[in-house]
Amino acid sequence: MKYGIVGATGRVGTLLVNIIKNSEDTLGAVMFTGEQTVEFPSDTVITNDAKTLLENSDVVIDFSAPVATQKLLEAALENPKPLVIATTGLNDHQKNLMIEVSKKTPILYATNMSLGVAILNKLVSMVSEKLRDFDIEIVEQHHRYKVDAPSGTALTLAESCAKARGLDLKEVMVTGRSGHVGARTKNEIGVFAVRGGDVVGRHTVGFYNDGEFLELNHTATSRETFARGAIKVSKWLINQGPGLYSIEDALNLKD
Ligand SMILES: NC(=O)C1=CN([C@@H]2O[C@H](COP(=O)(O)OP(=O)(O)OC[C@H]3O[C@@H](n4cnc5c(N)ncnc54)[C@H](OP(=O)(O)O)[C@@H]3O)[C@@H](O)[C@H]2O)C=CC1
Ligand SMILES: O=C(O)C1=N[C@H](C(=O)O)C[C@H](O)C1
Repeated sequence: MKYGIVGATGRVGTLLVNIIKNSEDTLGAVMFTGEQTVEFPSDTVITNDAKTLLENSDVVIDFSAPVATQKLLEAALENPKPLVIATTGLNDHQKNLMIEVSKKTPILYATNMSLGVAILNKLVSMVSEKLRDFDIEIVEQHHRYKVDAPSGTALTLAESCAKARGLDLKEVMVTGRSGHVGARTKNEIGVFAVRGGDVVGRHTVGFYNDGEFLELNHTATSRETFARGAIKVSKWLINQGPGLYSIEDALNLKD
């Protein structure tokens, strides 16, 4: 299979390139805008143009930035190819574009490519529904270089918690508290970001009540987890028809 990688010089992209270089698959094309800091096989097409990337790939994996994801999606409207999108911090326009493109080609969008977080997401949904009276607070921790907050994973986890209680996340999410904010309201879902050092990714979803609390935590200790997860789901995705898929679909975790 011929891979296209958007963000091939990034923290995760570099790992993807190395995994593909050491596999039976081929690196068809890579896309980034800045300096080339990674060595690519001599026959890999190096470009900052999404159309060229798509033309030289059987499947594209995207770990980049929202603006690059948007360029990829715009080009995919005319040149549809299976897309695995891992970039976080997408706005509503970019998410809608993804839905549009998924009518022409299979797209898998996951804010976290690890199996552990896919399971955590199912667990928090179940706990949120069963422990309805418990206050939910989510804390995510990431390295000092992360540019979006809260993390895509934290937002996905918060969405699952809200959905399980029939709540609209936009109405109940609280991302900061400072000053005389008053007592916590019943339906609030707190989502807080910590940034520092080289933390790969840590998410804790806490359910707090009088007399007891339950905290569910996932810690990623290596970015290879995300890179290998993306390769795994891409092999599943290329055999699917057009549609927008989740990591639960690819890992067969749906009830
Ligand atoms: N879903 C998941 O499991 C995971 C998702 N992520 C997400 O993936 C994304 C990338 O993370 P990370 O690797 O740490 O980030 P980096 O900043 O290390 O890498 C970003 C990459 O994207 C490229 N890029 C940035 N802007 C553009 C552009 N306009 N056009 C083309 N390429 C561009 C950069 O190259 P250049 O600057 O040269 O253009 C670089 O290669 C983030 O959104 C992060 O949250 C990260 C880990 C796991
Ligand atoms: O930027 C990162 O590093 C990560 N981003 C993803 C997110 O925003 O949830 C996934 C992972 O936690 C690492």
